[in-house]
Amino acid sequence: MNAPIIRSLDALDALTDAWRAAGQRIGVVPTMGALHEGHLSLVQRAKAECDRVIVTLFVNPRQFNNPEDFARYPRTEQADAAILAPYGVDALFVPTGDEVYPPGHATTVSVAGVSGPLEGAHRPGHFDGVATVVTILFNMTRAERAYFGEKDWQQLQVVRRLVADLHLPIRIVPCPSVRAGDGLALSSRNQRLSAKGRAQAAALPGVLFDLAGRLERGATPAPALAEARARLADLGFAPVEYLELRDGDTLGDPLPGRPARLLVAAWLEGVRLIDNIPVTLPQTATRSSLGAA
Ligand SMILES: Nc1ncnc2c1ncn2[C@@H]1O[C@H](COP(=O)(O)OP(=O)(O)OP(=O)(O)O)[C@@H](O)[C@H]1O
Ligand SMILES: CC(C)(CO)[C@@H](O)C(=O)[O-]
Ligand code: BAL
Repeated sequence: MNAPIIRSLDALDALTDAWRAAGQRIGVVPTMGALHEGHLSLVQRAKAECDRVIVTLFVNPRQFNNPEDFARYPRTEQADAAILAPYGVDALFVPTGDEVYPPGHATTVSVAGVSGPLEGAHRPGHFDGVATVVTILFNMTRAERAYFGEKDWQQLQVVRRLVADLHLPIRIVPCPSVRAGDGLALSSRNQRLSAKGRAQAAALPGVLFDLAGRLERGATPAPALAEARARLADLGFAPVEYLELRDGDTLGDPLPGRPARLLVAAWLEGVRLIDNIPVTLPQTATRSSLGAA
């Protein structure tokens, strides 16, 4: 059965007030729509852990640094409602822009540090937009748990920092990246690739997994990363915005003995693809060997 589509906060409050009065745990899955199996994995996890699940669908203008990207972002509300039908979602919250940002809205939530590099450097203002809308959506839904995909690794770390720093009463649940059979992480923006581009795109996770293997076997990060960037360029990715080895939590320099992450953003056919995977660095890695990463 299709979940009820709720567009106003008043209507959402009427539902959630009743759920809370009945002592039910509410989970929220924030999305921008154009739903695929990646989103559905978050929904399934939320259903397994919560009594009530709200999926939010809002293409947040404040997190788009590029107006063309905002204009071209897929908007497929009817298809999204249909794809969710078998999953027993309790509400599909599709607020209007004015509902989220009422006239006169003047507040921005900004998370320092972890928002700075990588996505933050290449999409100025992006994480302020994400942190602001996520805070608003948490407050609107008053959910106890929120589900986020590891595909957007830096976003996940920004949201964790935000929740910890503001003592927000919500638990962030990270969910593993869902990949297509050829390894490409599912993403709404993938729909914009041609069939040829879509086939080429699988090289991105290929290079990432290869590189992780080399680093885990003791390759020195700086030259291995440079080589992998050049390989991506040879494979037709242009530009390769970043391919970096970072600390998994802070996104700062990788440190010996701490979980590290490889993160990439690269363009193909005018589509910006991102991905990331964990790397277990050898015990012998030193700060100076990693510092050059
Ligand atoms: N392949 C995936 N596996 C797991 N979670 C995912 C995947 N793709 C998206 N998500 C998660 O779904 C949530 C909503 O993401 P969003 O609506 O931006 O979809 P998207 O596919 O990431 O789109 P985009 O093209 O903007 O990257 C986020 O928490 C995101 O990390
Ligand atoms: C978390 C989110 C829904 C906020 O707009 C968005 O950044 C996304 O879809 O990952
Ligand atoms: N998937 C993260 C949201 C964005 O790219 O704007």
